[in-house]
Amino acid sequence: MTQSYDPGTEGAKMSFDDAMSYGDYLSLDTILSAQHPKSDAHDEMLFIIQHQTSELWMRLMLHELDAARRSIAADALQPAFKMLARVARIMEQLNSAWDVLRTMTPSDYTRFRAALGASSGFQSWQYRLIEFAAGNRNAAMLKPHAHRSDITALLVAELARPSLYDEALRAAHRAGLSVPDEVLNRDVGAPWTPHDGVEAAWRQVYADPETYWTLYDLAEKLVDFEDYFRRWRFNHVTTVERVIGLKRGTGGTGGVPYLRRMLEVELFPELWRLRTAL
Ligand code: HEM
Ligand SMILES: N[C@@H](CC(=O)c1ccccc1NC=O)C(=O)O
Repeated sequence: MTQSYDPGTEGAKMSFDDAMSYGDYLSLDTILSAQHPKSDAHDEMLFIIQHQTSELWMRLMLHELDAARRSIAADALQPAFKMLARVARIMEQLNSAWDVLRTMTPSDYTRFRAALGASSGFQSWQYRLIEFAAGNRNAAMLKPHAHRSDITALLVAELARPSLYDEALRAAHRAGLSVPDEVLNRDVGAPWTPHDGVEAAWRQVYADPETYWTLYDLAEKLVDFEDYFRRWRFNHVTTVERVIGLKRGTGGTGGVPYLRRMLEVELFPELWRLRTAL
């Protein structure tokens, strides 16, 4: 029945000698020939594809975050909310992906870990760009990219732009909140330092959501973002402990202790602190 059925008889296009096909449009030859295991360990393919798919989702996140930030800067908050909602879904995707990687045991990983050399997710420039874009700015993280002037230029350009949080606070100021001048005029390339005046501004929003509904919505979108981000860090450190215990990382950090320290990073500290004071 289905074996002898030819969808071509109903009009399905079956010849692509002179037309763009699915594989052409998606550059599948490039993507599907980009897996180069360095060992004969069965699980190395899983490891490579897990990271490649994560990097693809990060590429989309950067695309959405960039557009969301531009919309916020132009006071077009509704389109920004739509993009930030998508970013949250992408992060859910990244968080769920750990379930696949968790099927790799320490015994499996040990078979190819040495082949990774000094390479590590620590050198993921897209991850660093996402952190910088959100507002977690640490110029020390530029160093592993010094050998790539093109990537260093991207990261340096990001540090010169106001972060997502900077733009949110500028928009909040334009909408009538009193955001301190020293925050509005800060050196945007520097790490964020928590400010009581910013907490007071957000507290005003949460104390009266009806009056500040759009800013309330914006603040909750940022909290969502950080919530998902924290879950990603937690899933990562837990998977790492499960797979390599307390061994040092290939990237040279202490491994789990370094990643635990990163769990303390706060992207939007005032949005969390105001909750205690409300
Ligand atoms: C078995 C799986 C994994 C292990 C054992 C592992 C291990 C580690 C370790 C030990 C570090 C600390 C840096 C170092 O010294 O190497 C690190 C950092 C990192 N890893 Fe992984 N990782 C794994 C999977 C992943 C996956 C799937 C991703 C997704 C892209 C990823 C992305 C990152 C990133 C972005 C960092 C830098 C984090 C930061 O600086 O805050 N890792 N990883
Ligand atoms: N840092 C890991 C190695 C590792 O996980 C890794 C190596 C190359 C490319 C991506 C990696 N993923 C996350 O760090 C380790 O110490 O085993």
